[in-house]
Amino acid sequence: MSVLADDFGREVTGVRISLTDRCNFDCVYCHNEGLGDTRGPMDPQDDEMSADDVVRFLEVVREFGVEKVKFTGGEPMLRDDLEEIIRRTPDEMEVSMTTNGTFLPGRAEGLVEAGLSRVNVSQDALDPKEFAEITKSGAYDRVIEGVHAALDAGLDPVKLNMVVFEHTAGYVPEMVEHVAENDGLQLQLIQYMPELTGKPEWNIDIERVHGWLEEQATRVERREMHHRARYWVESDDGDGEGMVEIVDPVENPEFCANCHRVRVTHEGYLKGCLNRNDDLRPMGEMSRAEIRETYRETVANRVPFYGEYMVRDGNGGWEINDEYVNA
Ligand SMILES: Nc1nc2c(ncn2[C@@H]2O[C@H](COP(=O)(O)OP(=O)(O)OP(=O)(O)O)[C@@H](O)[C@H]2O)c(=O)[nH]1
Ligand SMILES: C[S@@+](CC[C@H](N)C(=O)[O-])C[C@H]1O[C@@H](n2cnc3c(N)ncnc32)[C@H](O)[C@@H]1O
Ligand code: SF4
Ligand code: SF4
Repeated sequence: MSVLADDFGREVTGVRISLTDRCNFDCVYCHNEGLGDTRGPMDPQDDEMSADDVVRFLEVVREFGVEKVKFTGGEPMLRDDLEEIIRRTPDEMEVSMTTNGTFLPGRAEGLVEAGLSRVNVSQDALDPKEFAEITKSGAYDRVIEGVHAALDAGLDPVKLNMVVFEHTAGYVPEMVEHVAENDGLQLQLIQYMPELTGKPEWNIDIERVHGWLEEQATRVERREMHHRARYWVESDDGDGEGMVEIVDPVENPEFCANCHRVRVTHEGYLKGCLNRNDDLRPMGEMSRAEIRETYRETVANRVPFYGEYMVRDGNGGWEINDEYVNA
């Protein structure tokens, strides 16, 4: 079977699976992958997809040429069967995970053995006090240990995720220097998404961060995925270099036009877009044939979230819809 594409020409080559909505942190900005408040780690978990459900889904999408899977949550490492899920993921797929890092010490090596290729660890600050205020947790030292455990286990790169909003914007330069000085680390600056948190006043203008990085960078590239900008920045002493990527989806039609992933909620609903909950399709306990059909429907119904701002340019590309620019 060939790779499926939606009506906007976007082929689906990746899936992003939330394995749980439980979490041991309570970050002040958390969007929980578009599903609202997180539950505590000890709350009931009988609505989560089983390992069998996750693996069956992955085997089906692999038939459609899906190459990559990202495991996320909630905190995906609260799943005791995470290693099993990764081990049973089809061999041809690249497996990555986004985690708060707390549980990496003691488990990072096992995850690599199971087949994990990459990890993103959320680290919004280098200062334990600030970190505790943002995450509502005192586990800063544990997260740093987790980052080291990931590097020691051979995960490469280890990306540090930092949400840029009112509480963190001032710390961007020191985080950039931190990854420039330390081999194996990269920085992913994530634009704060106010739609899902109800705190628009925390927003900052991400263009200012782009502008500052352009001045610092020796090299700038665009990644294929979402056309995200990547800046290479030297350390202050000139001995090191770090890569800084900006994830800026908010009101960004170019980002949506280059979106090649579908998502799966922890209960096993397929959805075409992080920001949309009006196209949820259950597929958790379905047969392979039913999952194939559900996947086809989800892809066929995908719409760029900021797509109303876009029109075809007549050459197979996209341009901003004047109607909206002038509105
Ligand atoms: N709106 C929107 N936000 C996204 C999308 N992809 C990533 N993000 C945001 O970026 C955050 C971090 O994503 P990660 O899971 O760490 O990273 P990733 O996007 O998979 O990127 P890589 O690991 O670098 O391949 C997500 O939780 C979202 O806030 C997307 O397709 N749409
Ligand atoms: C929802 S978390 C799930 C994985 C894991 N618990 C973690 O924190 O890395 C995935 C990513 O989303 C980011 N994130 C959460 N809420 C956000 C928001 N309102 N705006 C932008 N990014 C957000 C987090 O910083 C994290 O890097
Ligand atoms: S660690 Fe991740 S899932 Fe948990 S509250 Fe923070 S951002 Fe949300
Ligand atoms: S369509 Fe846009 S907002 Fe939705 S998941 Fe893709 S990039 Fe994100």
